[in-house]
Amino acid sequence: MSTVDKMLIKGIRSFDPENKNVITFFRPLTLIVGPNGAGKTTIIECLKLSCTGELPPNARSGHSFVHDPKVAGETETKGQIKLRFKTAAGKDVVCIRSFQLTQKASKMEYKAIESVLQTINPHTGEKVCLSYRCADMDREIPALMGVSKAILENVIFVHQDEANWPLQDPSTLKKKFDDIFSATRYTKALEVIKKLHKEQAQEIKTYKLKLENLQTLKDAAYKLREGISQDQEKTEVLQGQLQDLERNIQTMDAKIQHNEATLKDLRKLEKQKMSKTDVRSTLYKVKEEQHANLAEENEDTDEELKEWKTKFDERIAMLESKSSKLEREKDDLAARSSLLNIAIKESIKEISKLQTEAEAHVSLKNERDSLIQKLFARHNLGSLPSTPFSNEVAMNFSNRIKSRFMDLEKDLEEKKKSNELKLKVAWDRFMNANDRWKDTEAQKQAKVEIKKGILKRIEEKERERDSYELHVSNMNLAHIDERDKNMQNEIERKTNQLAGREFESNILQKQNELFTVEQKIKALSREKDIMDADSEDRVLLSFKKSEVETSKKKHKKMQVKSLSLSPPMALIFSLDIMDEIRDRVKGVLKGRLPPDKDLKNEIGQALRLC
Ligand SMILES: Nc1ncnc2c1ncn2[C@@H]1O[C@H](COP(=O)(O)OP(=O)(O)OP(=O)(O)O)[C@@H](O)[C@H]1O
Repeated sequence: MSTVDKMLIKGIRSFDPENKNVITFFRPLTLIVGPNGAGKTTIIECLKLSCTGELPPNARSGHSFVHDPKVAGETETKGQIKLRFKTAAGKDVVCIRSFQLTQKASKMEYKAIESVLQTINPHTGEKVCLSYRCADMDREIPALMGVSKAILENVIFVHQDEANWPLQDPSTLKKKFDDIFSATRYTKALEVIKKLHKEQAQEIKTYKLKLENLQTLKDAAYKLREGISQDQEKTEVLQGQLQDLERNIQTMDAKIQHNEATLKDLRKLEKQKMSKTDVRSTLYKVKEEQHANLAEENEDTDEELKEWKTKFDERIAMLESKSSKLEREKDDLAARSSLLNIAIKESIKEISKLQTEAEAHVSLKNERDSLIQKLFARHNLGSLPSTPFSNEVAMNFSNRIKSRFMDLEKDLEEKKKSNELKLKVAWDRFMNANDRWKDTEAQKQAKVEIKKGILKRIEEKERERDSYELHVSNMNLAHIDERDKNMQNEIERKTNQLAGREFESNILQKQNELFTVEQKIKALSREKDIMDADSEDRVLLSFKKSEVETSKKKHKKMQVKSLSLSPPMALIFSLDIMDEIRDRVKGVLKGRLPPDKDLKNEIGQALRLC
């Protein structure tokens, strides 16, 4: 379990920015008691801010959270909260958050200036920084404490102004519970899934509509194709019929021509017959006349008459044979004429039949042309010449329509395939989403179960707490009363002590003390000046010493050279001189020989005294 050990508050709300206010928390319980405005709420606010980074609800974006610069009589106040806690793993962690409130010309400026999260190395005691970023800290501290941010905010360090959230409207309550039980992301996921589900259902709907549309198009295309093939069949049949009719017309024309020729012959023969009949009647008349004339006396001889009669009989016989021949011809012609009349009637019938068929053919052709026009217009196949179309042109257009329908059919097939694929993908996605949704639903159910368990446990714990509180209140009432009495006695004693104290004399005494301290400071600063001068002199002396040393060395060399003595002898000589000088110095300093570094000073002081 994570525990809060210590908290330092400086410059927050009524807490002074100059003093460090440290609160040590006790285990298992720390009670914070104080009069109104003492800062109890501020302590809870500081705990919450340290752990979650959340400002309290009435902080006006931090302006009223940091100690007011006007109250402090400054233009800028700095606030700091330092919290030391043990993580769930028992590790010591320190969280420091600093703020600044500056009074600008017309407004206040709030700034979170510094924040740091440190752990303490248990072996070396060194502080190790974990994070400097507020956002990371806000995330890391609840994790280190092993408690969610929502529980810290809404349950553990809940602000008194927000403590009534369990009584708020159901939606806020749900949101809070969702936050507390970390169900928000599941709710969000569920919302996203629902949205996705809706979108996919919409997509499927549109695809279905498209599919239906394509199906109707396909049906129309099939119908059109059937219509075209039927039309083509009809056209072919009609063309066959047309050819037959044309052939019939040709034969009929030939027959008519033949009949006309026969009719002409017949008329000719009729005319001939008429003229022959005329001839016959004139001959008959002549015969009659001649017969009548027979009454007249014929002066011809009997032989002549007989001859004439035989001639006449011969002629009559010839004419009769001619007449019978003509009669036969006439009968033949009448028979032929009746046959021809029948043939003409049949031909006329055939012609009228062919004419109706030709009319039907023309109307079919018109129908075909209008169908071609419609199809061209519907499928944008280009411009058309004016109707009626010739057979070749119609054939050409039919082929174009056919190829267009082939293309359409191909497109349809492709679209069908792609739609089937899309439908399959959409269906897969839908199934996946459905599976995911089911999983999430199962997870949600599990979470709900967990939540129920936790709520049950909270209720149990609350009941336990209530019973403990009752127990504690029963147990400690007498003890607390006694402590209360003692505290009151102590307060009285302290008040009496305060009343007994002489503040004026105390202030005077303190002023005197202050004066002496100032005097001491002055003396010390003088001493410091002297010491500074001394140190300068010491530096000079060391220079001089080194100079003396070099001069000594030079001197020794010169002495050695000038006296032409061996070097060991010259050294003995110079040591003797040094001893002599030392003796003289001892004499001047009354038998004392100070250390080398103070030598010059001492000599200078002695000379000044002399
Ligand atoms: N920005 C600020 N600067 C200086 N003092 C402030 C500021 N904001 C609030 N205060 C003072 O801090 C104190 C608020 O303390 P707090 O609300 O923590 O007290 P409390 O002990 O919880 O009181 P109560 O028992 O009434 O809830 C008040 O006296 C208020 O005047």
